[in-house]
Amino acid sequence: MSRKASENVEYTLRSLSSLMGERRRKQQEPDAASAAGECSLLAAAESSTSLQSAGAGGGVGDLERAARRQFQQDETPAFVYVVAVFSALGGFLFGYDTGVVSGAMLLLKRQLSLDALWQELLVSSTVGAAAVSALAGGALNGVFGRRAAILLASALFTAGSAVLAAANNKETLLAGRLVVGLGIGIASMTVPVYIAEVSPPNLRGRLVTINTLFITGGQFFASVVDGAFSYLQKDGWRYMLGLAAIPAVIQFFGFLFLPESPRWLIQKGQTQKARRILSQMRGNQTIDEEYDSIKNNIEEEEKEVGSAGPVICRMLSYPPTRRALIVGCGLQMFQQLSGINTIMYYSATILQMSGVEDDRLAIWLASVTAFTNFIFTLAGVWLVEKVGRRKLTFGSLAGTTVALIILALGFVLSAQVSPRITFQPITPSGQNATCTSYSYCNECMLDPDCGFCYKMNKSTVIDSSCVPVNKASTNEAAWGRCENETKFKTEDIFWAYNFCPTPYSWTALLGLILYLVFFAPGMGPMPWTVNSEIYPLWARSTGNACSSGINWIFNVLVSLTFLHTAEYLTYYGAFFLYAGFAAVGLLFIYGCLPETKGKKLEEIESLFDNRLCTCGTSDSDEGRYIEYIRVKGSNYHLSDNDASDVE
Ligand SMILES: O[C@H]1[C@H](O)[C@@H](O)[C@H](O)[C@@H](O)[C@H]1O
Repeated sequence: MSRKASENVEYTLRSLSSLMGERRRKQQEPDAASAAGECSLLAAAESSTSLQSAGAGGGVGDLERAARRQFQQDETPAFVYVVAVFSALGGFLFGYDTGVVSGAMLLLKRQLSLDALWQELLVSSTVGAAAVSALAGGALNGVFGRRAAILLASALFTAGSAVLAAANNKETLLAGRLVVGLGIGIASMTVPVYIAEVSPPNLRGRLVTINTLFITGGQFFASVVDGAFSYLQKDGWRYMLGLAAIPAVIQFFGFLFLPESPRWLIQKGQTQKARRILSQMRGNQTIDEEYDSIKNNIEEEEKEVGSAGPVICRMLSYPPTRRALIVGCGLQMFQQLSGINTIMYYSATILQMSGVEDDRLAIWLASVTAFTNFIFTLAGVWLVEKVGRRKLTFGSLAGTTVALIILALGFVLSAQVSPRITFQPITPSGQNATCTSYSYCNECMLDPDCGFCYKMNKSTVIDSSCVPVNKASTNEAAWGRCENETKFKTEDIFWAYNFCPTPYSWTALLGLILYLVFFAPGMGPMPWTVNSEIYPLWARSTGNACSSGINWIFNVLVSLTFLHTAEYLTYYGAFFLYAGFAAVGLLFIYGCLPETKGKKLEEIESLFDNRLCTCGTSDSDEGRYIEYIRVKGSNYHLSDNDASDVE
């Protein structure tokens, strides 16, 4: 059946107002309803006859009910899930490669005698490279498509992991970490866009959020691998860093067989191929309406915004995309400013403060932290289509702010009861005497060069001193009673690096757990999910490149400055600062983040027609929606090609 013929048996029911092309009209006659946002339901049914008879016999109500029943029976083909999972392997590699390095570094620094500068270089080079390639990934996506970008990212992951596993010196390691970073940046901006573009609107939030689930899954898996290989003192790091090649190769070969995004293909004029892929992705559901809407949208956009000049300039001079860009970049910035990566990175320290003295146990417990992040991201996958993006992000950040305050208070209490230094050993000649000049443990703990050496009498700290840390291993002191780890442990002497023994450490532990419980379902995934849907097609790659770049830039800034911030402001000062940022983020989300749940990508642009920061003042979306039920006689089949589709 040709497309035109199928339109004859098409029944379209629109209630409240029409959907497509509506945005344009609204601009001329702005109305309050548009500010509140609209929610659409597109229902497609296989058989028109049953519906027509329902319509004839029972009126619109029956027809609606029949269409809805039919719609609910329509199944999303498994293919969409396969595509989403294969793409999300990019998220897994992002999480794995950023997470695994802390454990690998413990072994590497000993084996290759790395000084602090090289350690920092190896950790932050990846994040820096990710920032650069995320920004450059916009052009790559626009010109070569999403599939090519994902293939490139998995090739980079594979090559980088192989170089890291085989490295024999620090320079090669640096090269490997840079290559992996380039892969992370491209994957981080492309995967959410690709998943959003192939998903049906009712599942889009959930499928894109799966990518963040895979990021946190990768971080958790990395922490387990770190724990397991930490027993293999020689070359354990090769396995830790090289293992990433396995999912990277799987993704590369998988994507050789997976399709390009139909939206990108339509934009490039490859309409036949786009229809075929869209049809494959939607199974027994009609694709004509979706196809037409994407195509009309591209044409309208081109008329309105033009296609001359760099995309970023067009985005900035066109108010809806400028506003979307501010919202997208703001969300990514606040995600990082609320301190997630310092929490992840320093969780072992926080756990040690809570009384876990054994280093290895702390590493294993850090994987419990990563697991909490992972499990609660799963809650986000479930919640995103239930409560929507706006409420989920707002609630999550509100809880995160409270958790940060509790965490900071934990450090305040610990500092207040910080043990006094009672024993001042004589500094050997030629050694730095700064550590021995401190009077309290909390001063000692904030100096990265010093550690606290003490004994316990029941629950009281006695005979305590502050001495320089051994640069090669933070598990022991450079000299004195705590110099030899194996020896001092048999003598009931304790060594605390970066923490102080305190009875209030449970408050910090409570704060840490609450932080992850609140952060993971909302603030973790939503910045990625929302960014994948708020830009029109012509601006999508560039918008996501900018916002992902912002995410990586703030990631580097926050994690690199944490220790210095703690030195100047103390630990609790640093966490109060993050709580302050999070509170500003709350105002931003309340004012500026519209609800995108259930909308087609082509409708979302209209949410940014109004002045920025009016979301909180407009009516709630709840209970107001446009329902658009379309019933077709048949789906598009490959044989349906008609000449009008050939361009
Ligand atoms: O969304 C992710 C996730 O929350 C990760 O746990 C975090 O390490 C990343 O920086 C963030 O972008």
